[in-house]
Formats: sequence, C-alpha cells, structure tokens
Amino acid sequence: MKKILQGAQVKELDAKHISISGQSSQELMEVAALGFVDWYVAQDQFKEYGVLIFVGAGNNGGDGLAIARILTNQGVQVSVVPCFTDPDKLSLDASANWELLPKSVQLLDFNELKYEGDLVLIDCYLGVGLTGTLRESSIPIIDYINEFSGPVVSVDIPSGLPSETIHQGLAVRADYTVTFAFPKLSLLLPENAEYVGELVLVDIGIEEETSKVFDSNFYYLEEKDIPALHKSFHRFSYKGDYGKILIAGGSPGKMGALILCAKSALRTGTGLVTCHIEDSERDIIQTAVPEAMASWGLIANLEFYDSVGIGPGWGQDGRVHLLTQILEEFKSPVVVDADGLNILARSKELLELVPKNSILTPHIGEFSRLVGPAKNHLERLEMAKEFSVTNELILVLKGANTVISLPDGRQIFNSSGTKYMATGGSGDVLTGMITSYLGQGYEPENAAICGVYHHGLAGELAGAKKRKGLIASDLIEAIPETYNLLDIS
Ligand SMILES: NC(=O)C1=CN([C@@H]2O[C@H](COP(=O)(O)OP(=O)(O)OC[C@H]3O[C@@H](n4cnc5c(N)ncnc54)[C@H](O)[C@@H]3O)[C@@H](O)[C@H]2O)[C@@H](O)CC1
Ligand SMILES: Nc1ncnc2c1ncn2[C@@H]1O[C@H](COP(=O)(O)OP(=O)(O)O)[C@@H](O)[C@H]1O
Ligand SMILES: [K+]
Repeated sequence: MKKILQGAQVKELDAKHISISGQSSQELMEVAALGFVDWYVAQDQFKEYGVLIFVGAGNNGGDGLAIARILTNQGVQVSVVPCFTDPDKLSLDASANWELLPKSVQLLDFNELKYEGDLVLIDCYLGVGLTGTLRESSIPIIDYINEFSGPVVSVDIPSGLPSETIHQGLAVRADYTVTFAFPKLSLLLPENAEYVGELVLVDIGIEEETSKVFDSNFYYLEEKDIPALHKSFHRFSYKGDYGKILIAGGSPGKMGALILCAKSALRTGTGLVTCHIEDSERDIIQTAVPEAMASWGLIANLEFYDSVGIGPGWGQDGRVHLLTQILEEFKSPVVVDADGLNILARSKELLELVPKNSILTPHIGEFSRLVGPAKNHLERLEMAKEFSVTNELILVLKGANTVISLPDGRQIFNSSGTKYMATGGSGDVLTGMITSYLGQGYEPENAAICGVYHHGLAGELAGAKKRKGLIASDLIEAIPETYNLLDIS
C-alpha cells in the first residue's frame, strides 16, 4: 500500500528515487509527462480539444513543457503560456525542456491572451514547491485560470494549494488533478475538494519500498492492494465455509436498511444470513429477502454465528438490552453501524464491552456524536486515530475518501468510490459487506479494507451506468461485477 506523503517528504522521495534508480531527474520528469499524456489522450471528453498549458518556472512548469512537446508530437494543437519573466532562470529540468520545445508550439503572452476554439487548460504553474503565502504576481494568473470557461486539469497539484493542509485562500479550482507517484495529503481532504476536482494518480515507477523510510501513518488503498487480502475457497467448500452471520437491525418503518444490509451480505458471498428483527416485521424480511432467515426475541445461540452486524435501521429505543447481550456474549469482533453507534454514543460505558478489533462505521454525524465534534477534517483524523488506538477498535470514517483507522495507528484512505454514492442506504450496504467478510473468516482489518474498497468500486461501476440515478440497490447488484473485475473467485 502506498504511503501518503506530506510537504517536504514529496521532494525527498523524488531525490531518493533518483539516487536509488540511477535515473536522472529529467528522465523522471519525462516519465511523469508521458504518464500524464497517456491519461489525457484516453479521455474521450477531450478528443476534439486543443490545449493551453500554463507553465511556471519550477519543475511543475518543466512537466508542462515536456507535456507540451509530447502532445504536439501526437498531433494535438498546443499553446503554452509562460508564467515567468526570464527563461534563463528556470529550474534545471524546466530549462532543458524549454530548449526541447518544438518550434510549432505557439507561445502566448499572458497579458495578451486571446484564443479560439475548444481548449483544455492544463495547469502546470505551481506544484509542490510552493512555499509560504502566494505572491501578489500569482493572483491574476490563478484568477484567470479560475475564470477559464473550458475544463481545467491541474498537474500534480492545483496551483496555489499547499500539499498538506486545509486551504482557504486562492488556488486553482481544477476539474481534474492528475498527481504523480504518491497522493499528497491535501488532495484527500474534503475541505479541499473544490480545488482538486476528480483525482487521478499516475504511476511514475517510484517503488513503494522507497517510501517506507518516511514517517507517515497515512496510506492510500488502491485496486492492486486488494486481491492478496481475499481468502480463497476450495472446490469442496460448503455454505458454512462462507460464514453464518447475524444482522440485528430494522424497525417498523426502517426495514429497508436491514433488507439492503442482508442482501448486500449475500451478494458479498455470505453462506447464511439471519436477520434479528421484531416479531411484527417477519413478513417483510421473509418476502423481501427469501434467502435470509429471521429470528426475534432474545438471541438464543450467538455462538452459532461467525460474525454479527448491528445497527442499520434499528432505532434506539429498547435496544440497549439486546446490544448489551450481543457485546457480552459474542466474543469475536462485530460490526457496529448507524443506531448501534448512536446507542454507544449515548451510553459510552458500553464501549468497553465492544470486542477488540470490532469495526465501527460512522459517517461524520455519527462520528461527531460518538467521538466528538471536530473543527476540521485534519482534527477529525487525529481524533479517529486516538479513538482506534485507545479502544483497540477499527474505525471506518465514511465519506468521499473513507478513512480506516486501525488500532496500531495506521490510517488508510480509500481511493474507490463516486459522488453518486451519496444516496440513502449506501452505508447499510457497506455494513452488510464488512459483516460478510468478517463472517467468511477474514481478519478484521482485511474485512474492513475489502468491504470499503469493493463498496466504492461497486459504486463506480453502478455510477458509470446510472449516474445520479444510482440507488443503494444498484450497489448490491454491482458487487459481483467487482469480483469479475478484480478476478476474485
Ligand atoms: N524529479 C522531480 O523532482 C519531479 C518533480 N515533478 C514536478 O515538480 C514539481 C515540484 O517542482 P519544484 O520543486 O521545482 O517546484 P514547483 O514547480 O512546484 O514550484 C516552484 C516555483 O514556484 C514558485 N513559488 C514558490 N512559492 C511561491 C509562492 N508562495 N507564490 C508564488 N510562487 C511561488 C517559485 O518561484 C518557483 O518558480 C512537482 O509538483 C511536480 O510537478 C515531476 O516532474 C515528477 C518528478
Ligand atoms: N461523495 C462521495 N464519494 C464517495 N463515496 C461516498 C460519497 N458520499 C457518500 N459515499 C459513501 O456512501 C456511503 C454512505 O453511508 P451513510 O452516510 O451511512 O449513508 P446511509 O446512512 O444513507 O446508508 C459511505 O460508504 C460513503 O463512503
Ligand atoms: K499545478
């Protein structure tokens, strides 16, 4: 899994890679520019567009000059806007690429900009070399980029955005940010989403091993990390091998949450799902999910189950007794979501009963009730870490880049998912998936990671077809497709 680097670490990593690989910094820049162009030319929405590249005096500008050359050689109409006064004062690698710029590339003076036709603006003005407050001279350039009528793609980082903190001042508001090698922390903070747009990570061949020495507890979860975490089952497997799970949830008027959770667990691969419900709701669950069984009253034989999921649509009134029974009698990790979390928030003494390595899945509102309000996401991350470490629990903080906090202090940012998942019931689907993996015998850490990643991937697959018409049931239907895509059997 890749580490998420901050500030100076990003530059140190480049330097370390250069010394280990024997590659020159100019060669690395070329790899980055080629990686960007590969992504760019694969974007159908830009097919008929020319490009306007804003380049600064540092290596981010150097990337832009290399991109200008490569795109020109591929037949794209390229214009470059040099955002510096003296070409003799460029960084070494930017200078080398300035010399290599084809004569056919049109150079445009920022103060006399006029252009025609459909253009994509590529922002290579400032990268991670930004220090301190933005200079006065940068303001009109960034203002211009932000007023540009066409799509804006920032290279490495939106110009003006610092690499590790929440930003409130002026910076480029990109539609896409194509960043190199390792994601920078600032690109993953929800407060910065308006600058970053859609985030794309381009590999430039820097080994994960090279980043190991850097002190960072933040990790970035990608598709390549997933297959090795899955358990595989043999030809003679029977339904018991795939887990017997219990889901305690649902209440009159909120049975949908439980239904989604149960269906999702079945599609994730669980052998046997039992829903623990109120007597009055038997017909609903048995009709909506015929594959699931139902139980009611006190839970007779908790030891029968391999995992337990608690909370979707459960309500809070009269549930404390049942929650206490589960937490006291079920000795293995459980999954707690929604009203299960709300009860824990109200009765904090119950936290001590939650089996170690259990997985709690709050969204930001539930987090605030359970752990406390935070003034921003960085503070929330710190609180999440402390909560996980202190209570020896796994905390899945849901959102655009869901963060999994582990009891050893690591925090893993998920890369899969889409904005179309912001729809009622998505979280119930996630609870079903994580409970399912836990029941299939996955280590709790892997159950949380696989659940979160596949859930996001299901969202991407369903979102590509349904866009804002996506509903939580579509996520469930897409779970099997995620197994096909990743070749998980
Ligand atoms: N070998 C490498 O190190 C690689 C670097 N890469 C690129 O290099 C970038 C980093 O390059 P650099 O370190 O040269 O820095 P940048 O190009 O990010 O920024 C340096 C420029 O920003 C200006 N600047 C700094 N602070 C400012 C402020 N407060 N207001 C206005 N202007 C300011 C400086 O005068 C200088 O012109 C990365 O973001 C990435 O795009 C990529 O080519 C990948 C390989
Ligand atoms: N903008 C987004 N991008 C990616 N994933 C999202 C986004 N918004 C929500 N999600 C995901 O959808 C799920 C929503 O869960 P939750 O807030 O509990 O919803 P509900 O209570 O309606 O089920 C979470 O897994 C979250 O990570
Ligand atoms: K940039």
